[in-house]
Amino acid sequence: MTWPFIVMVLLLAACATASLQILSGVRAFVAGESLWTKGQKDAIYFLNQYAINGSPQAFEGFTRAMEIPLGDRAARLALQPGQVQTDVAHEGFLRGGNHPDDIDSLIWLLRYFDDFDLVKKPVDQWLVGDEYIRALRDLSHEIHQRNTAGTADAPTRERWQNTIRDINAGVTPAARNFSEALGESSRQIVLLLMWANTGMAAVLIVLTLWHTHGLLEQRRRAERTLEAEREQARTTLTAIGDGVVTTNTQGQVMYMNPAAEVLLARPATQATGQPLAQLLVFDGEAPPLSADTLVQNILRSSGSAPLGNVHTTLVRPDQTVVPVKLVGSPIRHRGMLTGAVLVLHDVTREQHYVEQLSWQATHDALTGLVNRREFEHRLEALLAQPRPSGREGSLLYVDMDQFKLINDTCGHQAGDEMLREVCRMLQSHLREGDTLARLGGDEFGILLKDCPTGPSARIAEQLRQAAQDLRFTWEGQQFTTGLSIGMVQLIPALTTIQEAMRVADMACYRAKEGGRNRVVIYQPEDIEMSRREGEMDWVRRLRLALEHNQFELHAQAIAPLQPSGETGLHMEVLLRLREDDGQLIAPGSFIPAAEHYGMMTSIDRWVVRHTLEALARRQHQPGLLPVHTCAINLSGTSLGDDSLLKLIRSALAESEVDPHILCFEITETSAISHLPNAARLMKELQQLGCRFALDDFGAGMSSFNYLKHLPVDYLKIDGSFVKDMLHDSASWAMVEMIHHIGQVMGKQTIAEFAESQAIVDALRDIGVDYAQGYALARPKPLQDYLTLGNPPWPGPARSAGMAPGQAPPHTSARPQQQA
Ligand SMILES: Nc1nc2c(ncn2[C@@H]2O[C@H](COP(=O)(O)OP(=O)(O)OP(=O)(O)O)[C@@H](O)[C@H]2O)c(=O)[nH]1
Repeated sequence: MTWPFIVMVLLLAACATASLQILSGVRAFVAGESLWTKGQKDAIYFLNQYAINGSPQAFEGFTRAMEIPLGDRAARLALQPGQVQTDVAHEGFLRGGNHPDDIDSLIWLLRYFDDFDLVKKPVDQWLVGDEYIRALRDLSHEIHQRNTAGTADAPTRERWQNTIRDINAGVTPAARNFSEALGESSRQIVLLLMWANTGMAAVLIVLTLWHTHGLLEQRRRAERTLEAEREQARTTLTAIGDGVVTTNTQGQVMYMNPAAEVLLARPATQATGQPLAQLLVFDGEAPPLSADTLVQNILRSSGSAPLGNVHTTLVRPDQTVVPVKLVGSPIRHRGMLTGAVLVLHDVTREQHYVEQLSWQATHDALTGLVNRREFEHRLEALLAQPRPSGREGSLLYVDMDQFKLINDTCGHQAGDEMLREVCRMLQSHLREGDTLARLGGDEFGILLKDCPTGPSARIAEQLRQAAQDLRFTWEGQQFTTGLSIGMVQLIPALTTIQEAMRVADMACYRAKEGGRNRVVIYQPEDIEMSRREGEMDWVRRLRLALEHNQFELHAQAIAPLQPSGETGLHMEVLLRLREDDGQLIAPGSFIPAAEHYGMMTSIDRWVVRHTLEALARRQHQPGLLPVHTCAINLSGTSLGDDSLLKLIRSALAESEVDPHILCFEITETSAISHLPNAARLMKELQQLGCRFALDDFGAGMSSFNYLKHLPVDYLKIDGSFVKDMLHDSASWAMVEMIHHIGQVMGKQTIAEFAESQAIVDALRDIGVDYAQGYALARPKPLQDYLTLGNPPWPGPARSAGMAPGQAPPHTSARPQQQA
């Protein structure tokens, strides 16, 4: 900014210095001319005296006077272009009586401006004068010779005086011309320099104004940009939904955006300058969280690393509370700490989602009853309680008879209404503390607490009777129903939910078999027997299968739904048991027994080992579709098995399979019931590069909060929601909400049971990242997948009539909200 001004001042100074130098030269020239004129006059006077009387004093005066014009002449001759001798010129001017300080300016002027008209003119006049001086000098030689020889007579002296008079008559106008020319030149030079300086000053003023204008324009532009940026920041801060509060280093509020005003229920004008601690009051923190410590922590946080996410609850001045997530960052200006910024995100909606999700995960949307999972959860709690004999509870497995009939004759809506009516009836006959759940379809489960066999049987009979008496009317048509009830007393011999449910189901089945509309009570002897029959047989078969490698690995592809750029095969490894007769058994049949008899770790190890062997075999084979993700299921008991970790490590090292392709799937419930072990195993395996997926997510949502502690990469949305999502608005909402929660927590979502293209389209529109199901790829032997050259799922086409990029089918595919 300043250098142009410096240059201008320097130019002005240079101009002034040059002017002064020239003026100094001119002044010296004028002084020299004056001396020259005086010398010339003195010389004429003394020579005339000498010519008259031959006095030596007169000759001496003449010689002295002549020194001045002769010295000046010698100096001028020494400055002739092409033969400059400055020391000779200096010496000449000294002889000419010039002041030593003036000589340099004089030399400079005559040397460099000799071609300049204003210098040339007086110099020409000087040359004329010098001719007379030369004549005077020649005459002085003659006079001196004759005077010394004593041969000068009167006529000679008369002639000399006449000659001197003639010279004087010639030199006087020459000297006047010299003086006038010099005077004229000096005046013109002064005028010229004045104009030059004025011109220069004018140019510099124009340049200064121009440059200043440029600077002002630049400043205005910077101000405009700054204002635009400020406006942009202000608009952004006004538009964003999160509250933003900035404080100074003392924790006093400096700024609040409109969202923060709403969140804290205070206008910014009132809050500005107030200590933050007066505005941010937190509820129920242990140890108490204070705004002051929060600000101090933020100010202490290193670099610009934000502090957070702190989940807390704000108490507003009107005592209403709002759950928030806090993120804080220090504000630095040129390295100096100037304050802190706090971003407050209102998590009411997320919490509401979670609550809704939890409710929906544990309840049946149609009837409002608890669902199968919650029922099993409560059953598990009941089984875990020590029960004194005679005060055991009972489990009733209830199935409506001929329910299909009403669906078929009057449609699903009528069926739904009848289901609701039966529920109301069942509920009205139960005691407080008993549990009624809808297990699915037209099946219900009932838990009767502290209810021995006799009373339980009586209640079951009452229910059956009440159902039989129920008259359901739909559009003028009347329907009746009955209940087939299987009852089992929850005696200590029953240890697992699976066992209890199975025997109750069997009792219900027997009721159906026995002609429907009846109660069948399962006897303890039956329980023992069935268990032995069922499970012991499985244990034997599983042992044999492990010994003889009768398990088979199948797989099912998981297709990306969004354009993520992910290539390669993403699949889940599935376990099957090949029976002696060639029949293929799905894991649902043998896993309960394997879990009960502690065989799951062996089975998991078998799966891990054989999967890695299969992956290793196909490595480096050209032309095959690379494996991006290979998901392997791990059971709850394996989560605490240190030897499994060792096995995975050594199998990975042996097979040289890239650990990054492995993704272990653990079910939400097993992860939560083995939380510390699960978290530890996950950490260890993640350090190797493996990923994790939480299977059947949404099924046990009561434990949603645990998700925060489980560092999983994928959430697999429970298939029961996906399967029904097109017909059941609650299932649709669950899928949507689980995906939303996944997004919020930075996890990708996989939907299981994508059984139709319409479901796939709906999942894609919701934004779900991956889907797995018959509509995309069926389970096949693992080997078949590993030899694929191309992805097994069809292209990204939508269902008929819908082009990619077309509006999402929410309005058509999304089921209507049920009451
Ligand atoms: N309206 C309605 N029907 C359902 C729902 N869930 C399942 N169903 C139907 O309920 C029926 C249950 O069938 P079943 O229990 O096998 O047959 P059922 O007619 O009761 O015969 P039995 O049990 O042998 O007496 C099926 O037709 C299902 O489609 C539902 O939420 N609403």
